[in-house]
Amino acid sequence: MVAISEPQVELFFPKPCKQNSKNNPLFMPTIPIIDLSKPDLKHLLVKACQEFGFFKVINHGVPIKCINKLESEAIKFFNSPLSAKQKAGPPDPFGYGNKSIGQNGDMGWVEYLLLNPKLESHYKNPTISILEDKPEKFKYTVDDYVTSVKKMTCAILELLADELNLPQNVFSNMLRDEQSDSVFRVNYYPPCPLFQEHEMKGKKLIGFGEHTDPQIISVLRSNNTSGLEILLKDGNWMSVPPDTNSFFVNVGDSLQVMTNGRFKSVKHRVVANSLKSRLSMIYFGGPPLCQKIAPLHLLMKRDEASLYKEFTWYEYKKSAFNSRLSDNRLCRFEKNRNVLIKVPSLKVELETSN
Ligand SMILES: C=C1C[C@]23C[C@@]1(O)CC[C@H]2[C@@]12CC[C@H](O)[C@@](C)(C(=O)O1)[C@H]2[C@@H]3C(=O)O
Ligand SMILES: O=C(O)CCC(=O)C(=O)O
Ligand SMILES: [Fe+2]
Repeated sequence: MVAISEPQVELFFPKPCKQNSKNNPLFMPTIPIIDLSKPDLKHLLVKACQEFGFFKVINHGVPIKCINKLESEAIKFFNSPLSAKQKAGPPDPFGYGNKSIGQNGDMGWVEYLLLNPKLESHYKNPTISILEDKPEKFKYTVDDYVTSVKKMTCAILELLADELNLPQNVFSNMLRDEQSDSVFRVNYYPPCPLFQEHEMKGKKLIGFGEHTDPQIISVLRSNNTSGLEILLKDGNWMSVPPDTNSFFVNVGDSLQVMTNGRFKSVKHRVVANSLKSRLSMIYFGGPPLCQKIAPLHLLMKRDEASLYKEFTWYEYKKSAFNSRLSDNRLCRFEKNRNVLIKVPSLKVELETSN
């Protein structure tokens, strides 16, 4: 008899839905859809970043051939023997990872590849050598995909900047910079043999725990398996229906800061919710390490207070990579944060010094 071992990842009971949302379809928000082939989309883009920090992109211009090619190469990798995959791990920070996410004890029902999207860097990546027959092929497949997705991402950032009356390249230049600290990630969520058993008990299995992305912007494409959820303003989690023909974009912490909180870095997570595997490919557009991140003066209204201290991306990244997945990473960089100290029968409000 073969014993299937219990996955050592977090199981959680879903919280009951709050009113006004899942229980009433009239109040159910829909994910904004941005059609990149249409004129006059800038206003919708800004609205999506303000209200959701998340949107779906259609008519994106990324060739389907290049998406499918990378997806099939990635599947080939994740279907190879564990011992072979482990040759490309553990991630330091790039490479193959299995269940363990980051360096601080987070776990998920996920395998992944973290890659440095800088073109020449793949030569040094051990992942390449385990895609034995034609290692060069994998490198070019990743390069083609990242080049094309980055182009679309920069176009989106330029439309956003335009609508905010900022210099058009203010955000996109940070990604185009040779020193841009972007990351490319492929996540593979294997089917969970114990899924149905847990579901019957009302439990869900965490694929990738709730978090915000620290960079400027993240662009995700997945296969046809659901699992991605975003946290809505009303505190309810909303499942994002997969769409293989679209990309899903979310605002990162750095863009929230540069827009002084106008754009929201959305909390999201992945739940293992199917007997099918999920494969997602995510480009995280990050600035150079030395880039100063602070609310942009050009955006601030007269008398508008800056909500965040200035920091470099290096400082933020260092702090983020020392945090747990679900931590609020931005609060250390907020200005005038009010700290509530609760003393029995007395509430004292203190203001932190900056
Ligand atoms: C637990 C962690 C994993 C993470 C680094 C961190 O300490 C906190 C942020 C995490 C995250 C989320 C978005 C991306 O997937 C990621 C690569 C990133 O830049 O920040 C991961 C980090 C990771 O997996 O190493
Ligand atoms: O795999 C997914 O669908 C999302 C994962 C994610 O949010 C991340 O890797 O930061
Ligand atoms: Fe994420």
